[in-house]
Amino acid sequence: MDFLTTKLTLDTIRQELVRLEDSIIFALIERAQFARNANIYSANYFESMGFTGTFLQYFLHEIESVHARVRRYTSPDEYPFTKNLPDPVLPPLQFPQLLAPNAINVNDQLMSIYLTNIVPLICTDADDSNYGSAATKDVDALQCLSRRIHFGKFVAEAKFNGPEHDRYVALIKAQDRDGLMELLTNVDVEKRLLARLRRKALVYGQEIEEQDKEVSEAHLRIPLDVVSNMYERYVIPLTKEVEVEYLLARLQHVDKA
Ligand SMILES: O=C(O)C(=O)C[C@]1(C(=O)O)C=C[C@@H](O)C=C1
Repeated sequence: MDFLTTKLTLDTIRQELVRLEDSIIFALIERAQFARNANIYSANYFESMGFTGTFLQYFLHEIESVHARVRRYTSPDEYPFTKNLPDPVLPPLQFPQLLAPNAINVNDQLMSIYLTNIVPLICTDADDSNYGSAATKDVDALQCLSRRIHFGKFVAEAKFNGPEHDRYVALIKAQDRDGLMELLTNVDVEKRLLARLRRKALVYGQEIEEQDKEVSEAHLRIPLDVVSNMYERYVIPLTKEVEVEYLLARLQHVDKA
């Protein structure tokens, strides 16, 4: 990953978070062209085909198995949703030691939020039989969101090594979750991000044929506020949760910065 070979500063990490906003918006627009297809999320609907769980779980596990074989999940910015994945067939890559060792993975929470609070807002509540296509778009959207949220680890590491280092060390030693949450929160950055997302959703969501007409919500491929609301309610809080968990777990490595 190119991103991981550049020197990571809070600025370069934030630039990557901004770039990921585009991928996330486009992934949701892609998913929105298909109906919700609730059957793909219904446990055992496809039992007769020889697997248990939902079609999405089955599909994700198959995809993640291939990706695991080409060592996707050995990269510190990639986290799988499913378990019991095969070992890589490629020899290990030497990634720079950017993060303290940790086992944080919030993909179960992300999956539940995505299915309950995101898909129903962007898809029509219908079944168009495009199960494979819908699940493919789900996987793309989930992977982008997961990468963005787990970037919280890099953000936290950069903050830990920044000007507030001593305050972070004290809060980590005290295992002060609320104090860490307060210290890492930057209200201005969050406000700017939400305003930018609203503008992006407006521009990226337009049908190009409609350009001559006045831009209005009626012409958008996903409802205007879905993306900024999703970030405000779920994406930013989960990213912050990852940051806090990462910092709390950094206790053993606090003197090795
Ligand atoms: O940019 C940061 O400082 C972050 O910690 C990332 C992030 C985000 O999720 O976008 C989270 C917490 C801050 O309050 C601002 C933004």
